[in-house]
Amino acid sequence: MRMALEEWIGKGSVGIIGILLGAFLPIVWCFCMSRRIPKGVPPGSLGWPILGETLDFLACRRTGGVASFFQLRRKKHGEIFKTHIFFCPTIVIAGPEGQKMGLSDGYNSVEAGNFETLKDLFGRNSLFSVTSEQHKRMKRAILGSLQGKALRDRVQRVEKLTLDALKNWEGKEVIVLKETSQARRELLKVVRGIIEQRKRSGKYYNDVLQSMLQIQESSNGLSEDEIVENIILLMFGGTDTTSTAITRIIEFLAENPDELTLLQEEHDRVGRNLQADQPLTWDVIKSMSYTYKVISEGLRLSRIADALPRTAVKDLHIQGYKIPKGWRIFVDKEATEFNPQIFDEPLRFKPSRFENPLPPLTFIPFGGGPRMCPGMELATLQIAIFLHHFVRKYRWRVKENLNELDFTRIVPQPKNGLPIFVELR
Ligand code: HEM
Repeated sequence: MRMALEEWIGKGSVGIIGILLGAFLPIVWCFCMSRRIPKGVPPGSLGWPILGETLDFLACRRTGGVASFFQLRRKKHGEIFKTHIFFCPTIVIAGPEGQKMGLSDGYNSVEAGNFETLKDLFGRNSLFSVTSEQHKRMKRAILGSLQGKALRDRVQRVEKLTLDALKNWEGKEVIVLKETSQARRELLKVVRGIIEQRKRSGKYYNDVLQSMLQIQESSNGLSEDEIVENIILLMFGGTDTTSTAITRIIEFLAENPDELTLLQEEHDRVGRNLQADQPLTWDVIKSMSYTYKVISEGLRLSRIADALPRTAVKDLHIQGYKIPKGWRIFVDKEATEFNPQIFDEPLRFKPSRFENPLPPLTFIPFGGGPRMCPGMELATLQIAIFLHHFVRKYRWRVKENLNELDFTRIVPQPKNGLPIFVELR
């Protein structure tokens, strides 16, 4: 047979055809496997062979972000639909039921989103990349120093850093986003120095690094790599998110003077009850009820994380549809947080909407379930302390607000960084 073939097309060509088939068949096989659509999956399109709808998805990052890609398909197919992005069949789910299924059932139904490039970026030994028991153990170590007493003990340090940063804003034009990110970067340099110094001195400190180092010493400990990669992840996770939230809240307050007045009244009241230069305490911060509504509404409108990725670890079912094991899931958070039936006039900055409790699982700015943001309390505390000093002492004018977000970044941010001019009030 081979002889006959060689005679028919020439000797060398058979080898070349063999190589081509060898290279091509696995691709065809992968393609066929990825296109085998199991029965009962939601409507939607898997797009082009191999690429799926990845190019459309990437193109949307230049315009309206992930949310605009989802919006278009939601209009066509409904709240739950299938697509194919980054070489993986994907189901997009939304609404309280979707958020419950995608986020809250421990590690039994869903796991992390499984993006290889992001794992490389954040570190394969970091909380972002690890799963189930390893994730649980690491998260416990990290949460121990970002919540509760450990956080309460750090209120004054956060306040001092905020006041030092704000001193540099007086009488100047500042690009809010740059300044808020810069403050965090300065903090990172300090942290790096602390690691070195701590290793040498052996002294005890009440912070994340210490709790990680302690867990490292215990039998169930974190390895050196895990500690380093998690510190980097926390730095990354806490930088653009908090600075973007503060920047956007300043923008929303500038556009809504009535809301700003209400916020200033609250902080003037709080300030009158404190002696001059008396530091804020945990209880005082927790009493700033309007501030927390402003923060919630700011986070809702900021769109810091429009969609949360997960992977189905078993076949799942939602609203009569099947999500097959191994398929990726995107919890479309934006669809719920901008749903006019849940948030009337969803594009308006309206902190008062948080006066009454919302239906469960309709507002999850920090995600949910085992992968919920461990920096939630720290971030809220930082923003509250910042707002207290900022709105109480200063007035500001936004120089030019293009109101446009740069969706090419992991956290969408104002394109111009929000330049403002700051003066004493
Ligand atoms: C306004 C500020 C912040 C917002 C809106 C925010 C939001 C989020 C969201 C939505 C997630 C994904 C949750 C999920 O998939 O269910 C997340 C995860 C995470 N965030 Fe934040 N975050 C903020 C601040 C911070 C800070 C200050 C830190 C660190 C100190 C931090 C560290 C992390 C880490 C490490 C994860 C991954 C958690 C895991 O995989 O278990 N974040 N954040």
